[in-house]
Amino acid sequence: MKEISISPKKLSGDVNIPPSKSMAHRAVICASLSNGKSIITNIDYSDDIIATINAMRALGADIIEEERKLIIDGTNIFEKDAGIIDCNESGSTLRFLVPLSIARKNKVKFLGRGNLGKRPLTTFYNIFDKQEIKYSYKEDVLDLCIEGELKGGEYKVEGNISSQFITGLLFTLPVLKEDSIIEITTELESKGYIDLTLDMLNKFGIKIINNDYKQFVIKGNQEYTPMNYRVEGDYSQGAFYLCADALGNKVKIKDLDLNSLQGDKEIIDILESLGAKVLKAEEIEVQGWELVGTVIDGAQCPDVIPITAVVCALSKGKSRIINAKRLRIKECDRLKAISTELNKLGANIIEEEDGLIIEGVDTLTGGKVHSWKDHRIAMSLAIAATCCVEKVTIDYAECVSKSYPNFWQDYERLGGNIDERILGE
Ligand SMILES: O=C(O)C1=C[C@@H](OP(=O)(O)O)[C@@H](O)[C@H](O)C1
Ligand SMILES: C=C(OP(=O)(O)O)C(=O)O
Repeated sequence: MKEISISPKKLSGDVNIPPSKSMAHRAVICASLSNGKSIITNIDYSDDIIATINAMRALGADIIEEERKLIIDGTNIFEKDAGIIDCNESGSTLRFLVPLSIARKNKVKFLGRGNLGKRPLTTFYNIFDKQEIKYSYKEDVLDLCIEGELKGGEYKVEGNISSQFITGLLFTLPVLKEDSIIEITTELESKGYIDLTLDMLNKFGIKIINNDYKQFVIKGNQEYTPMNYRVEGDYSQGAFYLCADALGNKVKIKDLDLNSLQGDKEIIDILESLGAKVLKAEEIEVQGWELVGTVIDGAQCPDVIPITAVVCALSKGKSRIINAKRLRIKECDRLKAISTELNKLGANIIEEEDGLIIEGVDTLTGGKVHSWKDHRIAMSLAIAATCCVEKVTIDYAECVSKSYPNFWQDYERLGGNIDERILGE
C-alpha cells in the first residue's frame, strides 16, 4: 500500500491531460473487430485499458503495444475460444465485452477484482435467461461463466442502471446475423457515453439509427472497417485540474477539445454555474474567486461528481447534488466516500439517497483520509489537499493507476508537495 502525504501548496504550470479512457476502450474494441490493421495513437497504459487490450487479445485480436501506440489487427477475431477474460476492476471492460464474447458460439469466464463483482449485471442475466444462454456466477466476487451464442432481435434495456450495458450491445449486435432493435425502457442516464459509442462505431463503418435515445435500430451482418485514430484528452481527468483552478490553483490545461462529445465536458458548465470564469482557448484555464453554491445534476456526468463536491465544499452557501444515485455502484460508494472523507477535512456534507447537500465552509483543515481504493476519490482528495491548511495523508494512493497512472508524477511536477511511503498490503 502506498500512502501519500501532501503538505499545503497550490499547483501551477502546464499539464497534458491523459487520453480519454472511455474513447480508448472504444477505439481498441472497434479496431479489434475490424478486418485489417488500425493504428491507435495517444494510448496511456492505465489498468483499465490494459484489461481491455488483453480481453480483445483473448477474443482473437492481434495487438502490438508500442510507446503510447497500439497496432491492432482484428482479422482473426472470434476464431478461437476466449477462455478467461480478466477485467481487473474495469466496469467498462466487463459490460462492453460480455455480449461481445458470445457474438459467436463461445465458452468464456470473466474474472475481476475490487468492487467489480458487486456492480450490477442483471441486465445481461435477463437477456441470457430469455435466450437460454447458460451462465453461472459467484456473489460479490467477479467469477462469471457464460456459454452460448447471442442472437439478434428485440432487446429491452433500462437506461438508468448503467449505459455500459447499452454500449456493449451496440458493439455486438451489428456483427450478428439477425437485425436488432434496442428499446430503452427508462430515462437514459450517461447519454454522453452513448454518443461516444455511436461516434466511434460510425468512424469504424458501423451504421446505427438512434431514435432520440429511446430506440436504436441495428442492421445485422455489418463489418467494422479499420482506421487510424488518435485518442483525445480526457475530460473526466481534466476535471481535476479545472476544479483545482476554480479553487485558486493555476494550472494551464492542455489537450482538452472544446468540441468534444465527452459528457464530462459538463464540468465546464458546472464550474460556470458556481461562478467560476473558464477561459476557453487552446489551453483551458479557470478563475474562481467568488464561488457560490448551486444545484448540480449528476445524471449525465457521474464521474466528475466527487471532484465537483470538493469545489462545492469550498463555495459560499448551499449546494445540492441531485440524481447521482449511480455513484453508489462504482469502484466504491462514491457518495458515501467523498462525503465521509471531505467531512474528515472539515467540510459540511450530508449524504442523501441520491445526492449530497453541501454547506460551503471557508477553509479545510487536514488529516488522514481514506481513498476507498477508488482512483476518483484519491485524486479528488489530492485536489482538496491544495486548499487545506494542514497536511493531508491519503492511503492506497496507487489506485490512481486504474485511469491515470501518472497522476502523482504530474501532481508533483505542478509543484505539489508530496511524500510517499510504502507500507504493507
Ligand atoms: O461508457 C463509459 O465509458 C463509461 C460510462 C459511465 O458509466 P455508467 O453508464 O454506468 O454511469 C462512467 O461512469 C464510466 O466511468 C465510463
Ligand atoms: C466508473 C469508472 O469506470 P468503470 O465503470 O469502467 O469501472 C470510472 O472510471 O470512474
